[in-house]
Amino acid sequence: MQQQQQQQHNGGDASQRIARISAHLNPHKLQKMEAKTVLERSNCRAKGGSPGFKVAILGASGGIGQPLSMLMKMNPLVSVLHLYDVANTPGVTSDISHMDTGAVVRGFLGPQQLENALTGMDLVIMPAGVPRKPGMTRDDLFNINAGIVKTLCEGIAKCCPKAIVNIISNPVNSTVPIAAEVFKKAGTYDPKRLLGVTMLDVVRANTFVAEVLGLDPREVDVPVVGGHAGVTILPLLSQIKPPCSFTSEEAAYLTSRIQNGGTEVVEAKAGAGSATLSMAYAAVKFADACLRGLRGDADVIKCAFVPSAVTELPFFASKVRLGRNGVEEVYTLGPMNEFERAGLEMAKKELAGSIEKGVSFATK
Ligand SMILES: NC(=O)c1ccc[n+]([C@@H]2O[C@H](COP(=O)([O-])OP(=O)(O)OC[C@H]3O[C@@H](n4cnc5c(N)ncnc54)[C@H](O)[C@@H]3O)[C@@H](O)[C@H]2O)c1
Ligand SMILES: O=C(O)C[C@H](O)C(=O)O
Repeated sequence: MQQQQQQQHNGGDASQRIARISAHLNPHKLQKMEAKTVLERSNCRAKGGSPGFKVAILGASGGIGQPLSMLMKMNPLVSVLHLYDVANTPGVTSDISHMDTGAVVRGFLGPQQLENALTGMDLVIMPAGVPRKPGMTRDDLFNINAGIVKTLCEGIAKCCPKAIVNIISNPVNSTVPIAAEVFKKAGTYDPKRLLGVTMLDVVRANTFVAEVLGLDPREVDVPVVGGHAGVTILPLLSQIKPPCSFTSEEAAYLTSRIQNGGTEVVEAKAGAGSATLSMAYAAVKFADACLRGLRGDADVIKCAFVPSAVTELPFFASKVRLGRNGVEEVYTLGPMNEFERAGLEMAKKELAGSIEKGVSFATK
């Protein structure tokens, strides 16, 4: 009796324990298991596992996905980390699972395992899809990435309709509207839970502005509004913290560098993809803010591309307050100078077309 109790405490006898661990890591075995069993397993903690949130990364084997998965495995707010991709998840999962941090990691490979990957998740981060090559715009990715985002969002609507969704896949200005339409069609749409990740624009803005001002980038906070492509990326330098003023040449230089930061990386990588490491850093900064909001922390404020009423457009990036339900408050743009007001008009014009393109793709 005592021996039986001890075995239960240890998670069953030795052969049961070994079978369970290898099933966790082997997606082919997982494929055969019932969704219910997977959910039950998701809910239990590996020995030493921390209490926290369940996070899925869709596109986990990619250039962004791998460092993002590694950094999320290091995040103390994460208890369960599901890594999904259509390629290479067994290797990435095996590798990351050896890190001695609290989160339990499980890998899921291919569409048959998408539902298991998503069931029970609190936060889904989506960097799935193709990246740019030199000479391409983000909109050139639409034809491939729109379908990928649509399918993954159908899975989210079915398996974790209450999850907070962070969309990284480009073109964000269109993929976020696609996600909204998929959720509306499924009857699960909650505008508070859908966020396009524009954090990299803020990260870049802080870095480039700090360089010009001779400051530590960690002391700088530049709001970046609008969207996530070319002129739709609108840094509000007049609202920088700490307050600083810029000459018109400085403002023009910085705005252009921030708007073209993605292209700068695409060209430097010369055909090998776009920003991955800085994006993984930015995605984790943003995901961590979402989790802190879910935990109930006060005053968690970040910029994101969200369903919005701050302009006449249905989606817009601006500062938002994150809380237990996702986006608790979308802030208005605040006072802008003439240069920024002109930028806003250009941004809105391009954004309107990109949003419409996403909506009509998802509703056709
Ligand atoms: N929002 C941003 O600020 C930002 C920044 C950088 C990159 N991006 C975008 O992120 C996306 C990914 O970039 P990357 O450099 O990681 O690309 P990548 O090609 O290195 O990785 C993409 C991953 O997605 C996977 N994938 C493809 N189809 C899938 C599907 N149906 N389901 C699940 N996974 C699938 C691939 O197998 C691959 O592992 C691109 O669209 C890129 O433009 C956005
Ligand atoms: O530029 C790209 O294509 C990737 C991403 O959107 C970025 O801003 O780095």
